[in-house]
Amino acid sequence: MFVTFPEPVIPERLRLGKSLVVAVDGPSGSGKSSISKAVARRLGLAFLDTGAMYRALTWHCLNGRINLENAAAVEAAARTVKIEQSLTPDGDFVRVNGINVTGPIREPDISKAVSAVATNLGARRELVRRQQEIIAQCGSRIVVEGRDITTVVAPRAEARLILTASEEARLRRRGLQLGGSQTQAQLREQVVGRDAKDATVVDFQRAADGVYTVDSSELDFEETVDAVINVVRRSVNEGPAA
Ligand SMILES: Nc1ncnc2c1ncn2[C@@H]1O[C@H](COP(=O)(O)OP(=O)(O)OP(=O)(O)O)[C@@H](O)[C@H]1O
Ligand SMILES: Nc1ccn([C@H]2C[C@H](O)[C@@H](COP(=O)(O)O)O2)c(=O)n1
Repeated sequence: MFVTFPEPVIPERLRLGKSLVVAVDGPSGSGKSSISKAVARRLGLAFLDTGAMYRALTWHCLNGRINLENAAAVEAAARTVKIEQSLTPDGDFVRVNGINVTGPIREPDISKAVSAVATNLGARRELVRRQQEIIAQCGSRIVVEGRDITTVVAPRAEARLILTASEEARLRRRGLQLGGSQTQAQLREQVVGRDAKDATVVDFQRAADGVYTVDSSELDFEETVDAVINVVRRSVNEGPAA
């Protein structure tokens, strides 16, 4: 993979071969996935969607009739399931034990069930372990997005930020993304309801010490990408947030 940093964003010490992990957390619908992909493209970095791993495990459990309330069974499934996914910002595939689940893991039934898996601490431990392995395999040159990346998965990342937006903006954007197929109540449950459940095990609403915040409520897509790139530049040049 060629790395072509737009000058003078990244200084010499972080050029080709040097670690550049960009950790992005935030609530549902804040733009983590789409913005992080665009940032990875601009910086020539790999890209990891960790939410897709929780979704893939959820699909696997439902497909195998594993009761999501059975914590030990879900944890065991996390340890044995084979999850393959694209690690570039331009690829988009997820396979579970060789089955293409790219589309199915985005369906509302998975969005509804995924918090039961994401709040299973044993399953989280295994997925975090895999995520750290992937980061290392990518030579620590990657944008990683999720809910616990800045705090648990990559607390020493060169750049760490929370990407957030108002509830109103997130609901509106998710509604547009799903092409108006969901009622307002369904959208609210998938965005706000899911965040409330997930927040019982990870804090992705508040920036931890040293973590920057980008609020995109009043920014369009490109302005948000620029704001995140600025945070990367600032982190690399000046260090963590004060
Ligand atoms: N600043 C922005 N202005 C307008 N639309 C945006 C902006 N940021 C993101 N979007 C759009 O909002 C929608 C939701 O973004 P995305 O799926 O990346 O959110 P997410 O945080 O990854 O959500 P989830 O965690 O639920 O998967 C997408 O259609 C994306 O293109
Ligand atoms: N690092 C992560 C990533 C995701 N989750 C949870 C939160 C969501 O309920 C679910 C799917 O994530 P999404 O695709 O909507 O970003 O997985 C988490 O707990 N930790």
